[in-house]
Amino acid sequence: MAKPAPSGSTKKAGETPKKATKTPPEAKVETSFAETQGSGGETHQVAEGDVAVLTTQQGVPVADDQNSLKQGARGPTLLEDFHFREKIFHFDHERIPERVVHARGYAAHGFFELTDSLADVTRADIFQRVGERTPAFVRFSTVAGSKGSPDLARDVRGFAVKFYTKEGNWDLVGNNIPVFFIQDAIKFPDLIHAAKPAPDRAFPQAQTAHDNFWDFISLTPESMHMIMWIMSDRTLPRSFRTMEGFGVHTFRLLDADGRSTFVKFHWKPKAGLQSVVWNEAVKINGADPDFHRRDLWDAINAGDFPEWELGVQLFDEEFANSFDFDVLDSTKIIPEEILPVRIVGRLVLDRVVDNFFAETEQVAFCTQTVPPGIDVSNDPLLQGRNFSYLDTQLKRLGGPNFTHIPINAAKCPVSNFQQDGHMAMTNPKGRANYEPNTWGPVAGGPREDPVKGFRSYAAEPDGPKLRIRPESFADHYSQARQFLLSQEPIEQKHIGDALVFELSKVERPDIRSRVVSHLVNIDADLAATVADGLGMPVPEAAQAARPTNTDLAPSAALSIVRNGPNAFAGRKVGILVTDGTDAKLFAALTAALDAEDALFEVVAPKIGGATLSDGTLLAAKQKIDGGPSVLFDAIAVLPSAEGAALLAVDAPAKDFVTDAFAHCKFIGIGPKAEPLFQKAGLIDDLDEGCMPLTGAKDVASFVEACGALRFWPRELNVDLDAQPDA
Ligand code: HEM
Repeated sequence: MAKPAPSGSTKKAGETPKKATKTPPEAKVETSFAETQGSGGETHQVAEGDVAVLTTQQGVPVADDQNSLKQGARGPTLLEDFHFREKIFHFDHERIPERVVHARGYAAHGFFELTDSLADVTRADIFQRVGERTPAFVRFSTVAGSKGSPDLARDVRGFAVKFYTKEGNWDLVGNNIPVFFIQDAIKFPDLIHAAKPAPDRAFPQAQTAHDNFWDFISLTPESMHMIMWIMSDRTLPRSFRTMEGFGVHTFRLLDADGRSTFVKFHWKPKAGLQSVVWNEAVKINGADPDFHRRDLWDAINAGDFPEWELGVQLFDEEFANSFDFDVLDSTKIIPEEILPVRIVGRLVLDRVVDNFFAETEQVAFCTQTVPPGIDVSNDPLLQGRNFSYLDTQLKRLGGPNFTHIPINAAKCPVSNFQQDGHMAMTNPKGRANYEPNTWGPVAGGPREDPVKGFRSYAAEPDGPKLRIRPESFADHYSQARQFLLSQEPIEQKHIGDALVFELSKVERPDIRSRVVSHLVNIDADLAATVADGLGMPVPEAAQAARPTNTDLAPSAALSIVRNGPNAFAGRKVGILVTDGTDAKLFAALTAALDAEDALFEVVAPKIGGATLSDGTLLAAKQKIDGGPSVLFDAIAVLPSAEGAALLAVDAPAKDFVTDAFAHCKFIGIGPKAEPLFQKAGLIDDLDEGCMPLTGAKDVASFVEACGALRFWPRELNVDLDAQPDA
């Protein structure tokens, strides 16, 4: 039997010497328990005062959590040790299956506030009273990667919102892209199999740059519109806070008389659309694979609450029939210029989760979780989703009672006769567990409400039972072209670069060629650029089910650059300092950033910080090789003369400036920084995006310039593909 822990060297917490540098609040450790050392030297922390006593899951207090029960000090562990067995048994079962798609996600709590009533078109309670707030929970995700994959994979982002309305939960399970790859849910398993790692070799992880994906795509022309979106910078968001969200499908709003209005849902970020560039994304994935989740966590904890506007496009059957395409086809949008987005509310995320697993992992969304007043349409992709989510959650969460898990439970009264099953928490009370019954108005339990209850839209049947794709779904290229031509030149270039990158990873030339044959139907210039980038001739155009309509007007709403931020607020400068950095200049810069509600992190050769010119010790957030410039939106380089000489021979310091330059970031250059730029080979290339920082006036111009997303004119000088003779 293990001996009770001897009272060896008892050390009260709080006796540890205080650190010299500032410690973030979450890192402050307060303990009020005594520590003792056991006979084998192990640490025992003993509860006293207000400290909770450790117990088993059955509530039995635990005397020793460091040693299992043994027959003799060196003998075998005994089966009798229920505490040991319970602890290991529970640990063994900690993992549940990860989501089959969207496995990597991050979530936060907040609220939706109605700013414009939709009472004229829907009875949905959430859309009735202006100013009313509805609690919400939002999970952002990537699609293809597994739970541990990096945040900056080139991928669609999930944007799933659960509204806890007074008449039941509403899940708006959207993405950051308003269209999808396929038109019919029966193709979803094929799409996802093709996108995920190949089944024999189990790579590549969280990437579409491989043969299987592009093979499937090349044989699925309906995906071409989506391909333009995923090859654009939309799939490289700077932050969850800076991306749009879309419900994708056409849904229905229903009024009290059952009249239907079609609706498409849009989320518009208050921070403006912002993305990173591909080379930067690749490096962020190494430097901080948690870049997006950290950003959301930090922003909310700092009180900089992310916000989106909810917009709706409302239309009727007649308007729907006015298009050449079908509003039930999820590969199509209705351009905002044709049908403006009406803003009806705002979503604010103001609270991080208490526990990642309990909330973010266990949350379960479903497209058909809709309250009275909202209904689905016949979109065949949506119809399939309505089945798929509940089915997968039955397995993922282990039974039919996942609606009892607090994150999934409605916040309005829930009353029915469903009972039992794994982990049942809310079985009906009393004798009645069926209806109709005659146990009286209270003991008999709940009854139907024909007025308030959910009613489906009374849609007319559409014809004979058929396994067929409607002809109205056959235009695969027109909107792909419209998207491409709606982009600014720099954005079009990025689409071409991304296609060349991805297809260069495809080993089979016939697959590359088949993809380019579709691009010919979208835009001859794009096809020529990509073919040239791949070193192949432009193939014949793919056989098109419908000729491309080249008359669609470009839509400004589709460009990130045109819908970017208008100030630097909420973004971050990496300030590189050394011993001897000019204290006044540093103070002027940080004051200007504070005034702008922008953020900064101090990067220094040592994590202990740097001693500024006035003798103050400035704590560093990052050591130079752990805080590369890809983690920041702009950089300021403020070394002393001696510091600059040291940085000039330091590889991470040189990368700090060359990467920022290559990624078209604004660069503030302190008066003594020249040797670093010299050694990094940039001194002759410095442009208007590289701004001298000498005093308050320069600082103001620098912070103002940073308000733009990037200094794009530089890209032509830093990209081999863009050189005229390349
Ligand atoms: C417009 C097309 C689609 C969009 C916008 C979309 C969006 C999403 C989102 C945002 C999630 C993550 C939910 C979360 O954070 O927990 C998700 C998960 C999932 N989606 Fe989709 N999806 C689409 C198409 C489909 C289709 C066609 C299917 C199947 C027929 C499907 C099946 C699933 C499954 C099985 C999950 C995992 C759910 C879970 O384990 O809880 N999705 N989808």
